[in-house]
Amino acid sequence: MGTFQIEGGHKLKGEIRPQGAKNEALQILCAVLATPEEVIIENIPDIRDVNKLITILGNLGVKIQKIGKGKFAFRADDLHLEYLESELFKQEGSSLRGSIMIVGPLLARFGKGYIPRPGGDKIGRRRLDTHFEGFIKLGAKFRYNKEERFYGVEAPKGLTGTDMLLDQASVTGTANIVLAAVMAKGTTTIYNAACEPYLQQLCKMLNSMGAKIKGVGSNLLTIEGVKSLGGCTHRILPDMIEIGSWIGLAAMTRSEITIKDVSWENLGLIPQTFRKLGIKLEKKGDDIYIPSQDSYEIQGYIDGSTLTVADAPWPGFTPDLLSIVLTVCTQAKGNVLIHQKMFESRLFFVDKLIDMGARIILCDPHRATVMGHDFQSSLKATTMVSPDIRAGISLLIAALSAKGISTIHNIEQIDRGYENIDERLRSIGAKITRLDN
Ligand SMILES: CC(=O)N[C@H]1[C@@H](OP(=O)(O)OP(=O)(O)OC[C@H]2O[C@@H](n3ccc(=O)[nH]c3=O)[C@H](O)[C@@H]2O)O[C@H](CO)[C@@H](O)[C@@H]1O
Ligand SMILES: C=C(OP(=O)(O)O)C(=O)O
Repeated sequence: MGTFQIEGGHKLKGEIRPQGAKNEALQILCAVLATPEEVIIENIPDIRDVNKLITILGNLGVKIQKIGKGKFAFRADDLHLEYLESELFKQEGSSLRGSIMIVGPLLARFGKGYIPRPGGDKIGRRRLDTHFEGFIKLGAKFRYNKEERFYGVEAPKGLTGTDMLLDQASVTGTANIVLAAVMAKGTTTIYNAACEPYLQQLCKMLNSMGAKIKGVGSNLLTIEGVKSLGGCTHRILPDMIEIGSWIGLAAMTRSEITIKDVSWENLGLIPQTFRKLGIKLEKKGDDIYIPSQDSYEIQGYIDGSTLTVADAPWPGFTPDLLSIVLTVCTQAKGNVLIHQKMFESRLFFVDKLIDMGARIILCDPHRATVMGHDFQSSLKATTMVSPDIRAGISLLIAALSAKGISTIHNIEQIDRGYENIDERLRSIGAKITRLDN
């Protein structure tokens, strides 16, 4: 288990550039399997989950060439499909969530796709029904080995387009079904499709490879199947969750920070939600400038009632920023209700914030009320273990704001999604050390 030691209570200052988006990268990397031609991807973040998926692609026979920082060429023209039934794949595939999306393109191109129950954060039940119901609708046969928790789909005669209404707007589920449907015979419509920027980017990439997807950015996708796809060059957007994390960091440490090249038009409700907490954000070109603020006051509703911040499928507020919003509210002026609707176990980390002196009442596994200190009392340094990626970064932000030296164990969770985070934070003045275990 890796560990960070953090000396909190210092103001930070400077510029920080977001990495490429983790969740987009995972979709885009799976899409290289959709063509035997060369695909060049730029702005790939150097993070644990993405590197694990690149290893899986390599073991599957994809030819991979590093061209420069974050820029790789992939060619999936001679795959070793037998790897999919190996013990090695069972280990590697189950270690991250994003690997599930290799099934769609493999099913479309080779008539079969297998996957061990994927990993990712332990933040509650994370079912895969939406993915497999979609594949079955396209004509695939499904099998599940309960003992080994191994999923498979096969369609030796190919896939046929159809109309489907997803039971939920699943992000990776929609990506997986799109990746299969682009090469199905005839037309597929997917209603209640997820439409996060990650998916919009995937659809744009597939269209540049020759796919025919309409409705990109909406929850109704119409896909006219094509026989095959060609190569392309694709650039991954900046990571909106990292951008939200840096906004939270600036507010909690009362720092003046500029977040460079954020792609404002792809941030949805994120700036607006932080502004509701009283945090000042200025749009300067494509940067976000956050001035040093000694206090930020949560805005109530027009009728004076308490603000609720809740997650929802895009264009609603992303669940991946709720832990950070909650943490930032511990030093705000005023009260807020945080409602994490999607995941069942993502709020339990608040115990650590309570230990540090935050005023939080966990109402139930989905809801927490936070009564901010308005910096009248600072959080106290402590020792903690990072339970998941976003709780991990939230605790790191809390530690940077707290008085004294904190220790965070299990930082592999943070490294899953944040590139070289200690060095980048040090470059804006943070006192953070990575301890080798
Ligand atoms: C690798 C990747 O891209 N991971 C993201 C992806 O995970 P992933 O694609 O696994 O998440 P899903 O969108 O499938 O669902 C996430 C959770 O939300 C629930 N749910 C989903 C949709 C809905 O309309 N109602 C609802 O309650 C699901 O039951 C599930 O518990 O999307 C999640 C939701 O944005 C993000 O937290 C993850 O970071
Ligand atoms: C939940 C997340 O990731 P994953 O789906 O990879 O577990 C996340 O990025 O916040």
